[in-house]
Amino acid sequence: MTDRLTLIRPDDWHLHLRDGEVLEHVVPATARQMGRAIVMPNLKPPVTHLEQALAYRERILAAVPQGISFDPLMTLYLTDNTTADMIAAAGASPHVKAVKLYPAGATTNSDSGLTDLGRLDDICAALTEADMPLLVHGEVTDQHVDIFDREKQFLDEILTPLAARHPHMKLVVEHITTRDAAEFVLAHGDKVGATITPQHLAYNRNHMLVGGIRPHLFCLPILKRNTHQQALQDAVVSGSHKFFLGTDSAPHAKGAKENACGCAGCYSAYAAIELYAEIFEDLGVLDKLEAFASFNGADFYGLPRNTEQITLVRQDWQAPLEMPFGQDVIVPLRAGETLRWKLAV
Ligand SMILES: NC(=O)N[C@@H](CC(=O)O)C(=O)O
Ligand SMILES: [Zn+2]
Ligand SMILES: [Zn+2]
Repeated sequence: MTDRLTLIRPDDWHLHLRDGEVLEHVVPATARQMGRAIVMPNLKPPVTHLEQALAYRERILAAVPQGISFDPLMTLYLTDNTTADMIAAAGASPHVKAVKLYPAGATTNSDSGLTDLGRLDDICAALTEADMPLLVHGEVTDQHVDIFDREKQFLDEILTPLAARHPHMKLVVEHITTRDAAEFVLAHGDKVGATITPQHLAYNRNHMLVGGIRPHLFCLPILKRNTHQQALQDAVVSGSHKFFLGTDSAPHAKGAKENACGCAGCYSAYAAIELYAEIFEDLGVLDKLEAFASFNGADFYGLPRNTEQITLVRQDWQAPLEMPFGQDVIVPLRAGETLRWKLAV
């Protein structure tokens, strides 16, 4: 049995860091593990312009502990007012790497998202020109569509035709949750990839709902039935280079989660690589962790792979019950449970 695992430093290709005083708590958690992270733009107000993205990046860098090198890769939030010129300007910056599509109302802070998906073609043409990927929260928002069907319907109605019309655009289906999404990614060429979160690999909706409702497992897209979880596990077991690490670590204060109308999002950044290591080991594919965590995403984005290494050691430790989050506290994924791998410092 392996007791030490050395890998090239991983990257997180889907991360929420929020803003303001909480940065001092969430940025170090990621920076000590990851070389880079694709930072989501769903702040209030959203990050829609290059200048905002660069200013946000400076605030993040100010929270990186001394002696650690961490490169936040920024994204622009696509709104009804995004223009091809804004995308070209962002594409010319070394610090902005993608544009994020939130259908209006689909998830946390998505009110400013695109209402008219008909505008997407111009946007996609500009992205193709800039060789920047479109990152997608892939759920329809129609009130009459069941929450468990929203990802599949988005793939069928929006993404399949969009990918066909823009075959040269890079497209990342973020935080995939269904067999349909895994199949969609595999059915397309190398321009289409997907991020997979630890929670969607480790859990299905029974974990969230049987025996009591567990608000800290509530995220969007919502956990699906176990056959979908299995399909995501099969995707990583296959070793396909089209799937890569994206935690979707999305911190919300404890009170906002343990609430009559709780927020969506799981906080996993504090132990991201450890959580994935445990899952990959349980699936019998620890040898496939490094490509998933450290190679596939960089290759997809056309960025150099990291060269530093990190080491994980087999060591039981207890995940904290709560962690500081500005003036507040946050309950992390797996709070109070024993984790099996630990990042060596
Ligand atoms: N995943 C979530 O449940 N929440 C994310 C938003 C998102 O990634 O959809 C958040 O910002 O809180
Ligand atoms: Zn999302
Ligand atoms: Zn997210």
